[in-house]
Amino acid sequence: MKHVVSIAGTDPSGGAGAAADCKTFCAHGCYAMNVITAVVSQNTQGVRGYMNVTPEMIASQIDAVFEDIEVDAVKIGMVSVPETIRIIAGKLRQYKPSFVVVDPVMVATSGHRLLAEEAEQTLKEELIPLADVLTPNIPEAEVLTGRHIDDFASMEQAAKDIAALGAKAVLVKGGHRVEDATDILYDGEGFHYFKGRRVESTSTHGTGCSLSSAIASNLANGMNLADAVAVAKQYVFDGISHAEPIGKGHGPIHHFYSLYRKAGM
Ligand SMILES: Nc1ncnc2c1ncn2[C@@H]1O[C@H](COP(=O)(O)OP(=O)(O)OP(=O)(O)O)[C@@H](O)[C@H]1O
Ligand SMILES: Cc1ncc(COP(=O)(O)O)c(N)n1
Repeated sequence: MKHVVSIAGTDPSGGAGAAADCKTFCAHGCYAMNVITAVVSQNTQGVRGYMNVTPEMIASQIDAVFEDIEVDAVKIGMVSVPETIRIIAGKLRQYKPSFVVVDPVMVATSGHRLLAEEAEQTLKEELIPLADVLTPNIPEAEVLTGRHIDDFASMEQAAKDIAALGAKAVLVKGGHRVEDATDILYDGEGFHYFKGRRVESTSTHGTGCSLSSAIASNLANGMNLADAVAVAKQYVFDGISHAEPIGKGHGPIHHFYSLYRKAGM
């Protein structure tokens, strides 16, 4: 069993952040671990507030994991402020995990900012260069590049520009496209298209968290990057398509659809 750790914020309603990451790791047969960066009060309807964990406490949690357990892959989500980013980047440089997947979470589906504006530059300088894969959605890719993105050509250009910041590969996600849900990967050499039909659904809370965690799990399990993304995208598609109606707002995906189906549940 491979060991995967998420470094992210919480979601007490279970759809996004650390909870989504853990469920996704488990659904992929991985041993799931959590380092918490921020305690977030949120549910399917929105974010009510959050409290950042101190850099010392984040460092201590990372040490507690790495000093005890072999880590096969790391997924990074909400990192809220410059101090949080700096401490995580320092620990990644110290422990050098095999795979680092960074989801540059900036704004929740509900519109609340989860990354302070003054942290955007630190993210670019400190964390993006350490990413084996960075997974921005279209609004995040726009912030990182300063470019407007409205078609495949501008998604490709953004992926290339972000790779120039130091990420080994960049997946610009198309969940915010109107026409379809095509994601585009730039792996430093060329582009891979992951075509996807758009499902009309409100069960999209935590799709980005789940996709990046599925990619981290697939990489830990030995897949190459293109396969890891393709299989992860299908996992999220199935999760949206078979979601339980949970909550009054944007509900979570079904993280265990395929396992439950196999078990006849
Ligand atoms: N309605 C949808 N139908 C099909 N696929 C979708 C839909 N919404 C998102 N996806 C897929 O889910 C994955 C996450 O994409 P998205 O652009 O929604 O990320 P995100 O905005 O970071 O997610 P989050 O909701 O966690 O913030 C991508 O593979 C995307 O193509
Ligand atoms: C702790 C945390 N991390 C990430 C998200 C983004 O997910 P979404 O955009 O689906 O709300 C979130 N809401 N909470």
